[in-house]
Amino acid sequence: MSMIAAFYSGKSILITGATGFMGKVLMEKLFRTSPDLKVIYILVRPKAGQTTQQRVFQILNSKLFEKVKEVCPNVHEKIRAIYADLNQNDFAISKEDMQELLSCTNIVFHCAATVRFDDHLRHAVQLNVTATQQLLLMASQMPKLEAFIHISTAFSNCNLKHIDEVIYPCPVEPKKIIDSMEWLDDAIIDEITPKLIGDRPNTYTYTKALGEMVVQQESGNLNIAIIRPSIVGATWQEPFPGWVDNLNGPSGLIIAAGKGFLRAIRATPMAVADLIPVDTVVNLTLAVGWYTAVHRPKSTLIYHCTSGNLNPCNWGKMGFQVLATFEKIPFERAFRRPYADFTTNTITTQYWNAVSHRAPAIIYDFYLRLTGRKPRMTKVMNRLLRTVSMLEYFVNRSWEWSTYNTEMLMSELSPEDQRVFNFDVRQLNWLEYIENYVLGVKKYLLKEDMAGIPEAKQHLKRLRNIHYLFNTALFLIAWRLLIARSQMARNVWFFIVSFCYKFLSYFRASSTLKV
Ligand SMILES: CCCCCCCCCCCCCCCCCCCC(=O)SCCNC(=O)CCNC(=O)[C@H](O)C(C)(C)COP(=O)(O)OP(=O)(O)OC[C@H]1O[C@@H](n2cnc3c(N)ncnc32)[C@H](O)[C@@H]1OP(=O)(O)O
Ligand SMILES: NC(=O)C1=CN([C@@H]2O[C@H](COP(=O)(O)OP(=O)(O)OC[C@H]3O[C@@H](n4cnc5c(N)ncnc54)[C@H](OP(=O)(O)O)[C@@H]3O)[C@@H](O)[C@H]2O)C=CC1
Repeated sequence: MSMIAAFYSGKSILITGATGFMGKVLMEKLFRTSPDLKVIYILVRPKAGQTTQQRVFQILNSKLFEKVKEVCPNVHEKIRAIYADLNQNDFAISKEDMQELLSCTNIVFHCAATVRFDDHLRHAVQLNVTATQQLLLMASQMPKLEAFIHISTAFSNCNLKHIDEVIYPCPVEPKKIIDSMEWLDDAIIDEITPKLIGDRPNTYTYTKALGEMVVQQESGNLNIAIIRPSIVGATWQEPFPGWVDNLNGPSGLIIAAGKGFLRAIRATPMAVADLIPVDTVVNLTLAVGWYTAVHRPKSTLIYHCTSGNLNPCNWGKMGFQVLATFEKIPFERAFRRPYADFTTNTITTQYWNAVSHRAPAIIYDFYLRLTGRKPRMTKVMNRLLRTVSMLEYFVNRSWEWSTYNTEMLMSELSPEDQRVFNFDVRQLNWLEYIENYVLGVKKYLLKEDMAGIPEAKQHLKRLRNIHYLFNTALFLIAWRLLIARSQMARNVWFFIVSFCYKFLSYFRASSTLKV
């Protein structure tokens, strides 16, 4: 019997960010392994024309939850969606709902965040810092609370090379930042943002670091733990391999590469690609929830959920395997044939951006215009290159995260829990994982049918022929122009032609003699 699964039975659990990538996998695993849990409260806002109830209905009826329905047929009754907006005071939760949350909650998993790298500092602070502070305030009024688990990121201290499982202070106190966001206008915030984030690359990593400081400062008597995952990718094993539902991290770039839009990137092939499957993060999170509640460690423990120090993979190997998978399972209607060039040189990157990205987009837009359609590829390409430039920081550096707490926790688990809540990344086979990841992107993100693979392969063959034709035409035009202008080029050309002619004559004569 799994002790962790038994621990969650009968519990009332509050999850923020349950509609997000990690939140959904967390809920799924909880329902599947502890179908006897009492209730999961989720804080949800209406979005994209859907009410909170419609959003929950959609999640529960998705492929991800198919297995849950077998073990927990009354899952609809065990999930309680509470209208909430983490950007509002008291999260805009009604008095009755708030009362129920405060009096019943046993465990809190705080996953909600803005993960956008380019978010305005005011918004990023609101969600990643102020909302965390408010949630802690709520938690301090929960008499039955056993553990509060805060999800941060391994990159909250990406300005350091070696990162321990400790909280590193930021120069300006989070409370001062929160206060100043209330009265400073946008223009001034824009001006001071680079100074505040310092040597971090974006507002996301900075505000997640501030969020950790808030957790430390406001922890009071609460039983708190912080989890720091690195780059969260598709599921490794559970509920099935390769599940992913958003474009964050590598997923968007896998699409861009598979569809032939992205063919080169400024990345260091030997840099560690610290990916971690989302189900691994969720297993660790649930184990931490159990450990924090049952063992009540004296201080706030931080757990690094990373792969680099236990089972490293590098970007070169990852890119190679992604490309190898495209050969077997190509994406449909690619713009160009998939290709990946990793370069560390800025000038080479600019060259590839011009030749491999912008020029084909301009040519395609020209073709669209000629055929009476609206040009769009240049715009798509510009957006993609902007996205890539924001991710570049993470693919050109390696970090070392110590994992003592995570390894300690692993040794505390029973063999059954180590199996059911497996977060041992040493068992991960990268080549298999990446292949499943690419397949998952095709199935769950692009919603492409496997039956379309032969046609996709045919399409790539056509693209290859167009590529050869285009290159030959380009060469001939360039050569023709050169010959017209240079005597030297003409001499070289006549020399090559006469050499080929002589070679062919010799070859024909010798084969005639043999006959
Ligand atoms: C050369 C061949 C390569 C072979 C492939 C090998 C794989 C290499 C993978 C390398 C990946 C490196 C990833 C590092 C990530 C580090 C993560 C740090 C960990 C964390 O804690 S944070 C969680 C992760 N967060 C993110 O990833 C958020 C990143 N996204 C953003 O911040 C914003 O979306 C962005 C990039 C600023 C764009 O903003 P904006 O221009 O306003 O646009 P939208 O968000 O509305 O989206 C516009 C358009 O772009 C598409 N999109 C969005 N995100 C991505 C993405 N990551 N990759 C590709 N495309 C993306 C989105 O769908 C929209 O498309 P439309 O068609 O609708 O216009
Ligand atoms: N993905 C990754 O690579 C990594 C993620 N992390 C951390 O993991 C956690 C989860 O990330 P992930 O699942 O990927 O992120 P997602 O962007 O997929 O999910 C974010 C969640 O936060 C919710 N949320 C955002 N704003 C509000 C708001 N104003 N009110 C209510 N809810 C809101 C979203 O709700 P809605 O659906 O309504 O938008 C969504 O449920 C975050 O704390 C992140 O920092 C850490 C390392 C890497």
